[in-house]
Amino acid sequence: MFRSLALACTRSIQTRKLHHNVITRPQTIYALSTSPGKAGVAVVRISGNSAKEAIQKMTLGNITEPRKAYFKRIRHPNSGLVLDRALVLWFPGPHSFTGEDSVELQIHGGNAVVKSVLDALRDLKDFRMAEQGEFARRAFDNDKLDLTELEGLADLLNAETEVQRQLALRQAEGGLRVPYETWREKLIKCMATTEAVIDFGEDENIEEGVMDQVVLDVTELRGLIAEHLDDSHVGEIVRNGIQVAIVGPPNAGKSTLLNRLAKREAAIVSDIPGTTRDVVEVKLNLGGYPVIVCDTAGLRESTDLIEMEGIKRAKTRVRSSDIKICLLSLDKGAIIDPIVKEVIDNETYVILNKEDALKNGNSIQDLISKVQDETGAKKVWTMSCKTGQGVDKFLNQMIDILKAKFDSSIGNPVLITQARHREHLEDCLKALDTFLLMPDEDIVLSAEELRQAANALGRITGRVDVEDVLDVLFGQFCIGK
Ligand SMILES: Nc1nc2c(ncn2[C@@H]2O[C@H](COP(=O)(O)OP(=O)(O)OP(=O)(O)O)[C@@H](O)[C@H]2O)c(=O)[nH]1
Ligand SMILES: [K+]
Ligand SMILES: [Mg+2]
Repeated sequence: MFRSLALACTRSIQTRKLHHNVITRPQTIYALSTSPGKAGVAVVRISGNSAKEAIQKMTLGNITEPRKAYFKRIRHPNSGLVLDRALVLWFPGPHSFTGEDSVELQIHGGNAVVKSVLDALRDLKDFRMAEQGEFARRAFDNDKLDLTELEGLADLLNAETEVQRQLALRQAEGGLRVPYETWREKLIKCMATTEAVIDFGEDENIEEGVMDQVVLDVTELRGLIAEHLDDSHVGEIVRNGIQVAIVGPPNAGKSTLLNRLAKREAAIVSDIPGTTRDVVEVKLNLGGYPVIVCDTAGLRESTDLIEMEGIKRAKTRVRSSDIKICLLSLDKGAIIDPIVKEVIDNETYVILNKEDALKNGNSIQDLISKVQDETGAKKVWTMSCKTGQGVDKFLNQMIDILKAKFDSSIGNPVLITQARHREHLEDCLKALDTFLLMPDEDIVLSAEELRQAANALGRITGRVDVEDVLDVLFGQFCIGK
């Protein structure tokens, strides 16, 4: 009775495996897993059926216990020439990263040593250098990791800040796989019950009210997924970097501020208004948060075609940014032109720059109050980008703002980190909603909606149709991972 369901599920998994076997031969692969270049230690990984045999040849049969570090002479498998002395670890499959028999060599990290060991491995029958991400790919094909865990692993290798590291590690450890698989299993059970009612509906073997239970389960699941989707995109924002846009009138000192934050001359600064045209981005690590600060063209009415394009880009960038900072100049009395006012709201933070050039007679406190009244800004800082005065205070308070904005959500153990996840979850939700609206007599169509919903979840974890995602993903790994 569950034939159609079972077939649908196994077919997609088989397609995946078949496709994979055609493109890569079942060989033993090896690679330098640490960065190339002189180092204290270099790690060479070997994975595949011949891994154990090869390492026995290269150590004269001395490796007997799995997962134990042996300090051995490494020899060329044919000539017997000693290449290095190394730590050798043997991981018999399936208890290895790839799920295959694997060996790890911790050799001396000299260029000639590494080359001699890699050359020796190349001389072995059925051995070849691994392709980019091939160890990870084998781990996926052997069901050691699902797609979300692989993505987590790729993110972990790319993580540049503490918060990104935490997020990636959680995902690599199954933070998303576990709930998504639990939800998918629940849906498959609901589907099985529905199929049973379709096949044996008239039969007295089917209890009364089983479909009521299915509706209850689906309703509960729908609630969980809707709640999960209602996350203000925090995981995606942190994974990709928090976009902070600096806007304001020309010559306010936006590019000067960007350069000060970047600690380099990232953008051109001049006393000519309208200097910046393109959006200039700088990546920062603010208290563990990945931040992408963008400097933009000064906003003013202009007839210069290139400047107009720059202003258009500035406005677009401000609209899509997560945090907006409006920079005004105190030497101009912190005037806010209509064109600037247009892009700011009460979520925008304000910096009053050029405190060093404040005209005598102007009270800073009065100017702050004026700006606060005009913009409704939550926070107004004063600083001098030229002397650096006030910049550290601003940065420290910015970290507090980031913490307040993201910390509680980051603590959520199940966080969507990619648009891909969101898309499939939305598809799943849509199918569940359609299911819940269907009249009882449309039970065959109802079963189909459940199948669509389960498949949508399966696409996130990689159980269904994911070849295209895999190709992109493995491109992010280096050789040796
Ligand atoms: N006195 C003083 N001058 C500053 C300060 N910050 C920037 N300037 C000067 O103001 C002028 C304009 O600075 P920019 O950083 O190019 O200004 P901008 O806002 O990027 O200008 P556009 O790109 O034209 O929109 C330059 O001559 C800077 O040296 C400051 O804190 N005090
Ligand atoms: K300028
Ligand atoms: Mg500029």
